[in-house]
This record gives sequence, structure tokens and C-alpha cells, in this order.
Amino acid sequence: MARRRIIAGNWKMNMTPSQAVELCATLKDLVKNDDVDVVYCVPAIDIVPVAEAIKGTNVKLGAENFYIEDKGAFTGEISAPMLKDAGVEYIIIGHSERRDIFGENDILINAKVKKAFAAGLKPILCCGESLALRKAGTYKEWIARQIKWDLTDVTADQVKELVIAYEPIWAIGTGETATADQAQEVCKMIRDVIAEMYDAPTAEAVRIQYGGSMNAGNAAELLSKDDIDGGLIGGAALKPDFGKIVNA
Ligand SMILES: O=C[C@H](O)COP(=O)(O)O
Repeated sequence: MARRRIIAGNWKMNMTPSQAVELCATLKDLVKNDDVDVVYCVPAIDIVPVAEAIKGTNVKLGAENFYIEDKGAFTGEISAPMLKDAGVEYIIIGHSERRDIFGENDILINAKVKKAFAAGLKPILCCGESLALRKAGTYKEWIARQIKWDLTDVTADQVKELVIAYEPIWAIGTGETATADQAQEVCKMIRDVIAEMYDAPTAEAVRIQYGGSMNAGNAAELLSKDDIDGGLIGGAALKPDFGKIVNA
């Protein structure tokens, strides 16, 4: 089965609202491609202006974070219904920066995945190992465990709509990309875990991205691999190079 490719930019904590609108204008013609899902996952304050700036283009809107309750006394948080109402389609969950800097654990991440689906948002679920785990050789067990925890009680029909991003932490923002073979090995292993947890059609349907210093120079080789269906791009998503990745 041919899976539709998905190239998503994770802007992280970059771009003021006015810079965000300018970036959308810069990228507009560069990211035109009807064969690929192109997504901008933007900081909360940029969601409304970016929703306006991408109207009439092929770009879809994503967010970087939310909280699992619909509303109430949760100072500083935004909810899934707020994101939906603003036009958000995709939501990044379980990014290593949220896990490591903000202490999000697999129980919360699993609750977020379930809440996102219930609210009609499509999760981009991130997983990946530290350099220490890579060196110890136990990275595959670690990632399989993350996936199993984070997808507890998530149905096969939901997983068919899920995007999983494999992001080795040692490759994020370091300029050190996993080789295409290293990335393929883990993306294939993730698909095997999904087949084991669900079934072969579900594993065939789930889209798996690679993320970690993906750029205009290495995207084509990474994306040529059988189990890599797209990219989750940080630094290079803020530059015209993002258009080259979309079209790689
Ligand atoms: O979510 C994106 C990743 O953390 C990759 O970031 P990067 O492309 O800057 O390495």
C-alpha cells in the first residue's frame, strides 16, 4: 500500500507572530506539492496568524503541545477543543524536549494521544533514544517500550491515522543525522512493533517519519527508504530549504 508522505516542520519556540506570517509568505510557493502532506507545527501564539496566512494553500496546521482537559483552571495551558476551533489538524505529542525538559512521562503522553484522537486531532507521536542508549545497544528495546506504553488502549483504526516520528535524541539540532540505514532500521522495527500490537494492515497504514537534523542535503536519501514516510523537521523548517525537503 502506498502511504502518503508527510513533511512536517516543528518550529519549536521560534518565530514571533509577525515573523511567522513572513515565513509563511517566504515558503508559500516553495512548498507547493499536492503529492505530500505539508504541515507547519507552530507555537501556540502563532496558531491564529498562521491559520490565516496559509488559507488557500496546500499547507496544513499543526500545534506543538496541549493539555488533556477541555477547559478549566490549568494556567498556561491550551486544550484540544481550542486547537480544533483555531483550525489545527495535527498535534505533536511526546517530543523528547517535552519528555526531558518538561518531565512528560508515558502515562501523560498516552493520555494525550487518546485525547487528541477523541478531539479529532491527528497525533504525531515522537519516540527515540538518547546517545547513551544508542551506545549501549539497547535502543530498539527502549523505543518498542515507548511505543507500547504510548499506544495503550489506542485502537487499530486510530493507529491507521497516526503519524509516528522516530527522532534519535543525539541527532536533534546537532547536525549529526542518523544514516539512512540507521533510520530505516528503527522505522522498520517500529512498523514491526505495530504489526505485533495490532495487525499487518494497521502496520502498513501507519506513517512513520524520521526527525533529527534532516535537511535539503540528506532528505532525498532518507526518504528513499521503504519505511520512512516523511520527516519531522526542526531547524531546516525555518528556512527556504524546507521547500527542498518537501520536494525531495
Ligand atoms: O521535531 C523536530 C526535531 O526535533 C528535529 O529537529 P532538527 O531538525 O533541528 O534536528
